[in-house]
Amino acid sequence: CVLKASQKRRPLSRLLEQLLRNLEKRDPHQFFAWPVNDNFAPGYSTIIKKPMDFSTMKQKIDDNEYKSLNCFISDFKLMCNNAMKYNKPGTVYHKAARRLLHAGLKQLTPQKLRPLGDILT
Ligand SMILES: COc1ccc(C(=O)NC2CCC2)cc1-c1cc(C(C)=O)n2cccnc12
Repeated sequence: CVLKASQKRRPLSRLLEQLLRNLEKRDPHQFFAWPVNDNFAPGYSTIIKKPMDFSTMKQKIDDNEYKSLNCFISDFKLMCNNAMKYNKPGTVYHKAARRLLHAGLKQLTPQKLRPLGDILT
C-alpha cells in the first residue's frame, strides 16, 4: 500500500507535530506563534540570548532537529521562560507565558504520553 506523505514522516516527527498543535491551542492570542520583534519589544534581542517560538519549533521538527521528546520540551520551556524573563510580572505576556507553561507541561506528563507507546523509547 502507498503511504500518504504524512505517514512517511518519522514517528517522532509526527508525535511532535501533534504535541505542537495541542500546545499552540493554549496560545489563542498567538503571542508565541512567531519570533518576538525588537520593534515591539525594546531590547529584546539583548536580554533574551536564545529566542524561541512555535514557528521555529515547527521548522526544527521539519528539519528533524529534535532527536528526542526532551529536546522538544526544553524548547517549549525556553520559549515560556524567555517571556517570563523579558516581560514584568502582571503584564499580559508574562501571565500568558505562565499559563501556557503550566497547561503545556500538563499535556507532556509521562501519564499523558505513555499511551503513545514505545515511540518515546
Ligand atoms: C509574536 O509576538 C507577538 C505577536 C503579537 C502581539 C500582539 O498582538 N500584541 C497585542 C496585545 C497588545 C498588543 C504580541 C507579541 C509579543 C509576544 C511577546 C513575548 C512572547 O514576549 N511580546 C513581548 C513584548 C511585546 N509584544 C510581544
